[in-house]
Amino acid sequence: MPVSDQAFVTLATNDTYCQGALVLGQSLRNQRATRQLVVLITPQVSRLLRAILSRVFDEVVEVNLMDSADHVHLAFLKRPELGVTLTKLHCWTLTRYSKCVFLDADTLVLCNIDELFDRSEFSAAPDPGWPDCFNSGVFVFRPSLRTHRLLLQHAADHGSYDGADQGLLNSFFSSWPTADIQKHLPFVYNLSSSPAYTYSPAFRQFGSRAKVVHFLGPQKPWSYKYNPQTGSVWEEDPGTAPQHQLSFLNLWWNIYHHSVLPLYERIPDEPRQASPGHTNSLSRVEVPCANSAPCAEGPCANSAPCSEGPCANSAATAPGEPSETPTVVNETPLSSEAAPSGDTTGCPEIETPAGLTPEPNPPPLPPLAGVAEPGIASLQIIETPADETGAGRSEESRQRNQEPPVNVTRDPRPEDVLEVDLAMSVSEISISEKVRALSPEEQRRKWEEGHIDYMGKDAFARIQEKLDRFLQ
Ligand SMILES: O=c1ccn([C@@H]2O[C@H](COP(=O)(O)OP(=O)(O)O[C@H]3O[C@H](CO)[C@@H](O)[C@H](O)[C@H]3O)[C@@H](O)[C@H]2O)c(=O)[nH]1
Ligand SMILES: [Mn+2]
Repeated sequence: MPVSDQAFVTLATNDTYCQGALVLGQSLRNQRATRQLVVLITPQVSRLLRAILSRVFDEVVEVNLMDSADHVHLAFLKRPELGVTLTKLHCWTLTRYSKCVFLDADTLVLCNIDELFDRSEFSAAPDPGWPDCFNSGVFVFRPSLRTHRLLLQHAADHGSYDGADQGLLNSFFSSWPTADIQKHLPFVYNLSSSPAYTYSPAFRQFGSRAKVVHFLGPQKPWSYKYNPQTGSVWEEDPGTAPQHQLSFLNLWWNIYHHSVLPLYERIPDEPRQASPGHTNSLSRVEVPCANSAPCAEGPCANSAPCSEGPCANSAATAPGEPSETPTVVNETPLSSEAAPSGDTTGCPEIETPAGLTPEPNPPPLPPLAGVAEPGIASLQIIETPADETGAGRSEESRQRNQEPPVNVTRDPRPEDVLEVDLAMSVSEISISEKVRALSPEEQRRKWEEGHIDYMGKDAFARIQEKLDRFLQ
């Protein structure tokens, strides 16, 4: 029975992560998830991707981009782009749901995981790199504006020891390691596919029970190229990646190829027009025949989205709480023809060949000397309001923060256009991201629309410079 007051929630702050969100959403549909599917997006997401997301998700909710701009801690994590993951905290504002399960956009659901809703806040699985911390890619939470406020307060008071959401959430829910074993999700609900962390004998023993695979780390499934004829990703150094990792990557691409790409075909022309500041281009020869590629091992991950309609977006803000609820930007009833149907039963039997060799000994711990010690610092969260589409921060919020924004994100600067390029041929599909500077014409239009880049090219100092040059 569908449950309308509970939801699976994910986040995508740009068109690239949207590709992951689409595969995740489709994988939940394939596994007959009985809860609502919600994706949080930020203004940077193009109109085309919003339209496509609304074919898979019940709700596409626009929220403000939050960025820690905490480059010291992020440098320590070696992932400068992850400051934007603080946007995840907005999931607590989804108060029309009584309970939710958050899943990173780089996760893939292999089995029905509705039983996670029997758990309570805050439940998560251990992080493979430091199991006394939880990994924040999969967690059970209860939306509450109060918790949301406390989390932001915690960030402002104590900072995040990794500059991103996982450090913040671990220090906020600090009793997780010891208080209640019920709040420890089994590792199979957040199985890292990264070879760097794999305990191979355990993988061989338990890998077939995987329920959610998480492509954590800098290399994502969409960073690979895929051969639709063989149904497998192109390996840079063939034979080096562990077989189980390839199986998961192939499964991701199989869903992308069979269930996500066809959605691009059915979008009317209008959303294909560039949204403010952002476009999505399809440079393609022809979509390879959806039925020509052999199915990846495990269930052929193609089935029609559930037919239940979009979520009733009716729950009111809790009494006395500020109405900082996000905006629902797109709700289109799901189309039952969105994808071909397929087997949805059971978890896949992921290959765990007996011949797996143990991982080599890990390298010694890196010396800490010379690295800025993160310590405890307060965090100034830079928030880009959702109503300032593509325009960066408002003058008011800039003054409030009293420091220039630091461009530590992978998101484009306000004057840039982010393009996701889907290149397709019979034997290769690839997803690439490129940032293109706006043409003078586009820049003028943005200026006229009031999207002024006060901190960048339109800053007073830059204009002064131009004037000086002109007057010389
Ligand atoms: O530019 C970005 C970057 C991230 N995300 C979202 O944030 C999530 C986390 O980022 P990801 O690249 O998946 O991080 P991980 O490689 O999984 O790294 C770890 O560290 C992150 C920062 O603490 C945590 O958010 C993750 O859950 C944790 O697994 C993504 O899945 C997306 O949902 C975006 O929408 N846009
Ligand atoms: Mn992740």
